[in-house]
Parts: sequence; structure tokens; C-alpha cells
Amino acid sequence: MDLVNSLNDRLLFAVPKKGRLHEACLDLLHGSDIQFHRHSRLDIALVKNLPIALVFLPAADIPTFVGEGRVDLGITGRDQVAEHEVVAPPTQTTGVEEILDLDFGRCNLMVQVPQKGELNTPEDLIGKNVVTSFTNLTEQYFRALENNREGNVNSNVNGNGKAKLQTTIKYVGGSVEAACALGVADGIVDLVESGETMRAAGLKAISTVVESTAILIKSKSPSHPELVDLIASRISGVITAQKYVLCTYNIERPKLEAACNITPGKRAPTINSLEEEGWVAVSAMVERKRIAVAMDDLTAVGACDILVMKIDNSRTG
Ligand SMILES: Nc1ncnc2c1ncn2[C@@H]1O[C@H](COP(=O)(O)OP(=O)(O)OP(=O)(O)O)[C@@H](O)[C@H]1O
Ligand SMILES: O=P(O)(O)OC[C@H]1O[C@H](OP(=O)(O)OP(=O)(O)O)[C@H](O)[C@@H]1O
Repeated sequence: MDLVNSLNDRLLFAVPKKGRLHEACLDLLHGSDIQFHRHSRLDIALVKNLPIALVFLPAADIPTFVGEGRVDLGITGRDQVAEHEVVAPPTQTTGVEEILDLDFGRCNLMVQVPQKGELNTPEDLIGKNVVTSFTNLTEQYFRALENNREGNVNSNVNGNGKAKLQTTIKYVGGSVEAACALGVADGIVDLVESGETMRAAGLKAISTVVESTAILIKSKSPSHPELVDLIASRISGVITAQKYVLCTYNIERPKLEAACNITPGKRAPTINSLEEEGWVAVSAMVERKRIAVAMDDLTAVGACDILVMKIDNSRTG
């Protein structure tokens, strides 16, 4: 098969090839009925049931490919888009547009220093060594910090007219947390989710550079705009289905208002009369993370026969 020619007329959709976002992206594709078979060692897979080709790329490279319009659609972290945009700010024709927040891959890019030590604020790191995989955002962060420092007069200007950074920023590709213990860095800028990696390395967070989740992005002029809308709508349906459950219960009409305040639904609760005089049946979407408390509260106001159902898929407004 001539793979390159078979990419003609297909929407190109970039997906992280490994790492923290990979599995969740495969689940999203599956839930959106995007069917493909990926041959081992091949980073391109043709979708069987839609004119789309999936391109498996490192999450860090996806903003570049989408931003330059080589790839139409992509999933990556908001942190990666921000890192890319420091060096390639969006123009009218280049850059990416965020279409959807995918509600997974939640983490913060944070400034971290040893738990025990004299460094307690980001300003304490000015003039010291900082190690990170996010050199552009880190440089931008420390440049702002150095510029804002009271009484800062930095006449030391480099070739591109920018003040020379007093803080030294070094790149490492992974295991950033080891840098302080190994004496390579005084502080680091790295991602924190649960904080376990940070604490295990004897570090503490002292500031947030960027808050991140996985996002669906598109190029400024995608080749198949109608397909972009279709994919966004399918993915949005899957995300909503993962985020909500359907809760149904019976309640006496006088208690209905109190119950509806607990389960207002996404738009509004559906209310049907029961054959039994004075009783109604209610169904409403409830955020999965709120459902246990909602059931407690519904019981307290007199709801009964409370059932909770998983939503397989959805299309909601
Ligand atoms: N601990 C985490 N929790 C949630 N999301 C994370 C976490 N670490 C990274 N991410 C998100 O996933 C993106 C990709 O990071 P990850 O480190 O998995 O990529 P990678 O470098 O391609 O993979 P690997 O680390 O396996 O080489 C990050 O830019 C961030 O948006
Ligand atoms: O706060 P936590 O839940 O502990 O997660 C944070 C860790 O996750 C990411 O690394 P990953 O494990 O993906 O590997 P890496 O260090 O090689 O990038 C990130 O770089 C942190 O090291």
C-alpha cells in the first residue's frame, strides 16, 4: 500500500504516541467510533470508517505540526501548546485553536525546590540553576520575575535585544526531579499531578507556571472543516458521558422542588407523573463526582427508589 498517497484527501489527526495521555486518547477514539488498525512500528494509521489518518506523535511535537497546518487536528496538553507558543506566537495563518477541554491529563507546571533548604520563593531562584523540560515557559517565567523585581536595572542586553537572563535554565528530557538531588539544579520546573514524585524527590512546590489538561486543538485552516466539527461533536459526547451519570428517583410532588435543587440536571430535570396519585418520577444528569452526596441529599429530602445509571455515549447541547 502506498501510505503517503493514501493520505491525500484525508483529515490528519495527531494523537500522543506514548506517555500519560496515550491510553486516554485511545479510549476517546474508541468511544467516538474512530476505527483503525495500527501496524507495529508505524506511526500512521488509516481510519477504516472515516476519511481520517491518525498520526502518532510525541505530545510535545503536536502543537508544532498542528500550528504549522501540516496536521489538521490534535490532542495534547495545554502545557505543550503554551510551551510552543512562547517561541511561535500565533499569527493569522499559523498557530492552534483550542476546540475542547478533554477533562483528563490534569496537572500543573510548577516551580519546585528542596523541602529542606533556604529557597522558599521563586525570587530566591533568580541567578541560580533551574532544570526543566519546559525551557521556553521557564525562561518566560523567570524573565518576568527578574523584570518585576523591585529596583531591577539590567543593562546587560544580548544579541536579540532582550536583557540577559540572570537565572540559568537547562533542558533535560525526563526525570527532572533528580536534578536537585544530583546537584545539577537549585530548583526545577516540572509537572505535578498527585505530588507523589515531587515529595519522593524531597521537593516542594512554590509556584504555578501553567495549569494544564488535555485539549483538542485544530489548525487555523483545517483541510476538512466539516469532519473537524463531526469529530469534536463525537469526542465531546464521549467526554460528557464519562463525566455524568443518569440519576432517576421517585418523590412526592410537594418535595419535588427541594429534590430538583439537588439534581437540576444539565439543562433541566425530566419529570413524569407516576400512576400513583401525588408522586412523580424524576431523571437528571448528575456529575459522577457529585453522585454519592446527591444520593444522600435526595434521601434526606424524601426521594426513594433512587437509581444511578452509567451513560455510554451522549450528544448534548
Ligand atoms: N503526572 C501527570 N498527570 C497528568 N498529566 C500529565 C502528567 N504528566 C504529564 N502529563 C500530561 O501529559 C503530557 C505528556 O507528558 P508525558 O511525560 O507523558 O509525555 P512523554 O514525554 O511523551 O512521555 P514519556 O514521559 O513516557 O516519555 C504532558 O505535557 C502533560 O500535559
Ligand atoms: O505528581 P505526580 O502524580 O507524581 O506526577 C508527576 C510526574 O509525572 C510526569 O512524569 P512521568 O511519570 O510521565 O515521567 P517523566 O518524568 O519521564 O516525564 C511528570 O514529569 C512528573 O515527574
